[in-house]
Amino acid sequence: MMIKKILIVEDEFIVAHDLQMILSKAGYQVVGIADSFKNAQVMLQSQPVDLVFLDIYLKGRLTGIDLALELMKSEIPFIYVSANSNEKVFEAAKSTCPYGFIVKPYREKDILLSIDIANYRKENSKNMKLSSERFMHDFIVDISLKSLTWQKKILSIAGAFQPYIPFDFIALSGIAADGKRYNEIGIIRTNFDQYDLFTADEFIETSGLTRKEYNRLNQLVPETTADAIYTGERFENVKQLAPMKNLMASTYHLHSNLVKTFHLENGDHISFSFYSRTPHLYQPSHMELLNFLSTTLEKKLIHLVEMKKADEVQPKTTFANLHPEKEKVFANIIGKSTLILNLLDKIKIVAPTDTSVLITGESGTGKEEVAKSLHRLSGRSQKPFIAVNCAALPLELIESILFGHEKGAFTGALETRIGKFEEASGGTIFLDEIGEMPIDLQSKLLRVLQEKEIERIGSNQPLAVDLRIIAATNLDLEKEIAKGKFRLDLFYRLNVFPLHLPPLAQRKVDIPLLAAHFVSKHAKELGKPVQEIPTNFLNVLMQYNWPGNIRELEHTILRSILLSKDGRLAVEDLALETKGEQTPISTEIKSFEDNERDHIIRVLELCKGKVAGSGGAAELLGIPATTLNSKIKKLGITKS
Ligand SMILES: Nc1ncnc2c1ncn2[C@@H]1O[C@H](COP(=O)(O)OP(=O)(O)OP(=O)(O)O)[C@@H](O)[C@H]1O
Repeated sequence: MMIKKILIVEDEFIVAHDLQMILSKAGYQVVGIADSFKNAQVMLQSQPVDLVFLDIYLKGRLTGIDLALELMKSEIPFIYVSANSNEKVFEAAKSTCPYGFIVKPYREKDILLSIDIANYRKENSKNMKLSSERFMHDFIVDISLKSLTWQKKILSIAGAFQPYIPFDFIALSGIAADGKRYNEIGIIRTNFDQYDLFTADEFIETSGLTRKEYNRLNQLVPETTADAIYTGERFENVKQLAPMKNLMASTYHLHSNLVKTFHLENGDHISFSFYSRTPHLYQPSHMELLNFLSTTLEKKLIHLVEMKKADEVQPKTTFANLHPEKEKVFANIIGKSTLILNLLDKIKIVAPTDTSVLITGESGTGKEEVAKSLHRLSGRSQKPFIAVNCAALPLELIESILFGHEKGAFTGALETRIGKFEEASGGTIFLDEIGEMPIDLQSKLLRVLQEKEIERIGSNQPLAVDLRIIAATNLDLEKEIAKGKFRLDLFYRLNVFPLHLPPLAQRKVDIPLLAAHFVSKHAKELGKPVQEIPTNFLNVLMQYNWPGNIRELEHTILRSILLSKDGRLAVEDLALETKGEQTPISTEIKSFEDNERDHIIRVLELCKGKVAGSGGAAELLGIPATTLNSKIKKLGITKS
């Protein structure tokens, strides 16, 4: 549905009326002007609103950002219209995912353009919602037909939910028709598409409780099973009421929770309690997806319950690689740091849609690899993937290379040439270094995005093209806009689904995996077998700052293999300046638990998985092997 009814929330009378005039003249219906959070709330309750123009500073204590949080919950799109504010306020506003941001003084066309973009984004999120519903429905039906154990089935379903309803932990509980409670089950994420399933007994061991204490807590007040979302203060409150929730939250450092109960035909009730370490994560859209799937899930869960009843043996703890075929799609993206897993989840969501994606990140962080994965996971995978580096093309040729030209269009155009856009027809075009695209070409690119048509140079015949555009940049485009080098409208159009690649220095936990990957890749290619990566070699790699990111790591390893003698990698060949260099303080904010997990994994990797005994990880860490084992279990570390 297109945007029609607009609410203006603005405390400056003149600005509000100016906005109202612009909108009314363009045919939109302004349903009201509110000058405070409270007034806006009243107006929002009394009528449907498709879009809100929102000032940040309003009358009263509460700001536009507070209202934005409410609008997010009700899924009403909003665009900030604000004077240049300080960076902190700007960052807070950005975190509320606005549909646009207009800085005062604005021009009429900025306002109208922002509505066009909002329409596009609205349409896009509707398509995304439909595709997630379709995918999850088909997945649940498919998995129920496969001959797998109930544990594998439930883990597969949980894994499939991850991109749409992100979670770090799921507690599954059930009450049978006769009032008897099922044995609880927990599911925890340990890697991309890798989850551990454990029983109450195993949870008791991890949490350090006795069985008696656990039963007492469980009896006291059962886990709240009414459908609900608990974030922020609500989560803190419910933890006081439900001791089980409190225990889970403290054991796994969880900060938000969504509960959905399914009512089976046989009278049983099964609750899925999704938990996340990210505060304020769960939104009504997550619940909507579960509501949409409830009929399908209720039918399929009956079979799972029956399978489980027939097999009351202890479930096996780990199921790795639930979807090996999907793993293959990401085989080019090595890493299992939280930052990378979150990125892969996002790729999985956006890949099957036709949405344009803007990939940002420093040079050599893997932007092109991400673009290739997006293509491979899309319906266009059998069609071309054309990569164009906008910075590498000569200025005078860039237009003709992209759009093609007719014979005789300019001196030297001896014959008709099709451009990259036509070449990519049916598939994906990857525009690398988009920030370097000349400004006059940017408007032509906007036309490709909006109208899906191009014109060859020398022709005035528009040609329809069916392609997906993925762009990447290592520049800060917002700064380029301020300098007048990048078009704001193109930025908003491209930035519908941003993906950010962290620099390698922020995910050093991935270095051992990446190093192993590049050693095996290049040793084979060069025909120079390498026996192992020595610990001191890995240590130097871990200490270095990696300004050139993964590309630099790959080249460093390649050079070391070339210089290696008798299959031995030597620190001396690394030639990396780590002396006196401080390991940079990672800007990735990690929980204590994540840090502990990363540290243990690193030590285990150094000890080749050996836990106890001389040279084992426990010795290196200076703790008893039993303590380390229980930490490994608690933190969900698996051998892989
Ligand atoms: N996560 C990863 N796992 C394995 N290899 C990777 C990963 N990320 C990047 N690489 C490799 O590192 C090199 C650089 O990656 P890529 O070209 O995708 O970076 P980029 O961000 O597009 O760089 P630029 O901005 O300079 O174009 C490539 O050889 C790529 O295969």
